Amino acid sequence: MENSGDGQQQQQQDLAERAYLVQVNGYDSLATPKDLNLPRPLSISDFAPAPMHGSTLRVAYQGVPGAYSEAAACKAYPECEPVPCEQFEAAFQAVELWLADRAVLPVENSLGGSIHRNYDLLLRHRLHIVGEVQLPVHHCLLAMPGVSKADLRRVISHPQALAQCEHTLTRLGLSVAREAVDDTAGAAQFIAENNLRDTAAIASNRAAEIYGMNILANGIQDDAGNVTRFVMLAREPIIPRVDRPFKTSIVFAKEEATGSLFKVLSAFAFRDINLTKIESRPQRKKPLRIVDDNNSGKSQYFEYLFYIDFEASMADKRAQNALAELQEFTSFLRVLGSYPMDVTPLVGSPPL
Ligand SMILES: O=C(O)C(=O)C[C@]1(C(=O)O)C=C[C@@H](O)C=C1
Repeated sequence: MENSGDGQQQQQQDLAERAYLVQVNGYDSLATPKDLNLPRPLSISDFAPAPMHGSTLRVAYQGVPGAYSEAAACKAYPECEPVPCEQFEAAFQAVELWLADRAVLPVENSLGGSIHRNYDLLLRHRLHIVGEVQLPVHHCLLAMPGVSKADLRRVISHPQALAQCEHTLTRLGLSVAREAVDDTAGAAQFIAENNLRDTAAIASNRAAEIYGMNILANGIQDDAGNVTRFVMLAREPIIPRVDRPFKTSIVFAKEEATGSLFKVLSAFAFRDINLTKIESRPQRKKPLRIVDDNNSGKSQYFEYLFYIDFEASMADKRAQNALAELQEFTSFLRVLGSYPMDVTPLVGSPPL
């Protein structure tokens, strides 16, 4: 390809054009933009959805190596380069600023329910959901080598992990202080770096390997089938398809009229579209509504945003019609993404 006649002709033409540009700019020798230290002009490939960094997809996640979010990134994109970030906000920004191609975000857990803060983040940013991953989460109790359960005065971890192991910790006789930190693997790293001999971390067995810690107890989540669902985010939406199971996530504010939520839900029910999730969050900008009440003066209501996941692709006519109908009963509606469902069986997945 490189030495084809067409290629050579193109190269000569490029050189001639560059020589011309150099002349009109007042330079007397043939120079390339690199020689002149000029900024490289943007080309169409700079706007390609991904990947930006050679052929490796860079996936931003919150935490340090060994975090479950890193495992979720690798499950979704086995060849990716995971990019650790201090906060979720930083993971979003890494994608927005083209430092990463995707971000991975935990949104719900089979024991703890929805991760509300992350729903709020989805709305605050303009990224699109392009995939989902369900990850079996198998927690371990990690401590420095030589430390036993009797030495422990404190257990630290991500708040979700602490909540997922609450009863098991008590059953293990660990009625010690529990402290929340940014991520599970970060807890292990902190203990290892400071050689803390009275503190244990709840984290993955991969974190134990990375930070040279012992596993005092394995599988300490309160439910053996503990699963966290993550969504993958990108700058551009993917093109929805109908040849495989798709899910669509939306967020809306309903009209104030009586029965509008019922009407929204029936737009899906009448078209046989299954809803897999509905979540409400108070609207930050106008949390309260004050209305006249004929009987007792004024009443106050919270105002909500509703998040819905439904089992249909935006390429499916039924979904398009349902959303067209929804616009009648909503004051705000945004499609967060239409993406392939994670249908991989969870049973038998290796512990993380
Ligand atoms: O701290 C981590 O390792 C994470 O990836 C975060 C997180 C979460 O936010 O839910 C992910 C999976 C588990 O549910 C526990 C913690």
